[in-house]
Amino acid sequence: MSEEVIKIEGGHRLRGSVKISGSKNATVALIPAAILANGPVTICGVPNISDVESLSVLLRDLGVDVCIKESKDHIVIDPTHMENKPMLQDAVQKLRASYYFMGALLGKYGKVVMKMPGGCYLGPRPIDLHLKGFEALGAAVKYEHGAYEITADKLIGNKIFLDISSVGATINIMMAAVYAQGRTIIENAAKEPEIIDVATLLNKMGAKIRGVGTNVITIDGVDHLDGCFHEIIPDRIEAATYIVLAAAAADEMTVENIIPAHLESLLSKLQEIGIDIKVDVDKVTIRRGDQPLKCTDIKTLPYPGFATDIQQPLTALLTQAHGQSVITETIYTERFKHCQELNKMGADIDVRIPSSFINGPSRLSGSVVEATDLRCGACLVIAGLIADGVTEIHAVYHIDRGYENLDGKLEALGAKIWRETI
Ligand SMILES: CC(=O)N[C@H]1[C@@H](OP(=O)(O)OP(=O)(O)OC[C@H]2O[C@@H](n3ccc(=O)[nH]c3=O)[C@H](O)[C@@H]2O)O[C@H](CO)[C@@H](O)[C@@H]1O
Ligand SMILES: C=C(OP(=O)(O)O)C(=O)O
Repeated sequence: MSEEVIKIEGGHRLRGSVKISGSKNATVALIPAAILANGPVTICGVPNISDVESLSVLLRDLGVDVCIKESKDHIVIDPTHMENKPMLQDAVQKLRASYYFMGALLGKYGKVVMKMPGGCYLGPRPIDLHLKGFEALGAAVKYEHGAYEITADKLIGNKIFLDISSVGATINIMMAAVYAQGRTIIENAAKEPEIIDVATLLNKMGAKIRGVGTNVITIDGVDHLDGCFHEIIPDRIEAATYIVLAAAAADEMTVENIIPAHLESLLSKLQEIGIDIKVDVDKVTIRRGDQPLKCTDIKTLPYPGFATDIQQPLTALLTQAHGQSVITETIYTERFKHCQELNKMGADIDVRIPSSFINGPSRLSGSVVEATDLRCGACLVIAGLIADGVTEIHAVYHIDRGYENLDGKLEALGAKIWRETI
């Protein structure tokens, strides 16, 4: 069977500026949230990524009118004529965020039937906290024939303490609770910026959500939500990827359309290892300088700590630092598949779960590698840009789930990158 691969000829220094797209992790929650409205919702800044295509397939199957405007970054979602029915299995399993239809459909209709979502395999990714939250609101959860059936005659607000401050559970419970009777309080809620973006959309629609961005979120149920217009926040993980890539492969590069406050844990780490960073209101300029990079230690944590989604791209850069860097992964303890791929390219990384020990600097050579998941793909792209020779990356569909126009953006910066069907 033929497969599309990405090829990168390493060693071309990058320069210029790159514009960051709308946030994938916000978009994939905003789109399901839109079905809670009783009229059209226009979302602007939508990235052209395959996760959005998969969500559009799911929406259209439910009878939702989805119009992607010519500019591609505006989507109008009109749920006026939607019907509630079991979700299309194939599309559900193409991405993680299909689980947001659980909260949205339960909130709107009191019933949802769907399989376990897909998304990157980073070790087990249970959804028990989502389900416990729905149950606390009065829903019954059944798991039969490989699918969840979640039903409620009436959802009633309750106090819900999350054992882990899960992004997905926080958003899902918020969506289920907007129409619940009375007050829902989510304690130990996650604080990621994408959660604030979803609550902003819901509040524009008429919801009454307070406390987002803190660990206690209060939702007072309402009877009706209207359509509205919303612009998505910039993607802090895409931004981080280009910032790390600039530190690895550019003499000077500007990353535009970002919210620097969302990137503080990364920017301070990069400064610590010797990267020069100039921060402006909505952009950063990265200069590598002549000094060798210093090694460092990192522990991934919920926001505002160091994001797990950034540790994989950063590993590529740390193969160039002098000494041993240690990355300890506390969110997904098995999120280290990128290390074996980097080792194929000449890196010296030892994985002892939950940490990777990166011994540098290593000279990387172009190799045939596999993007085992989305951010592994980003890591391998960075490695390919600094490696000698040509790197061939397989399973690029993972990368296309989350990076808009990766090839075009890199080409404009001076990279030699192309796709081939082999
Ligand atoms: C679409 C999306 O936004 N994906 C992001 C989201 O994933 P996602 O929302 O799936 O991640 P969570 O924040 O829920 O996961 C955090 C931790 O909680 C655990 N957990 C979660 C839910 C649950 O019911 N039970 C449970 O044990 C998970 O296994 C993990 O160890 O946040 C992750 C952590 O920042 C990011 O890596 C993903 O990019
Ligand atoms: C893990 C990620 O995505 P998802 O949760 O959609 O699999 C990610 O964006 O790095």
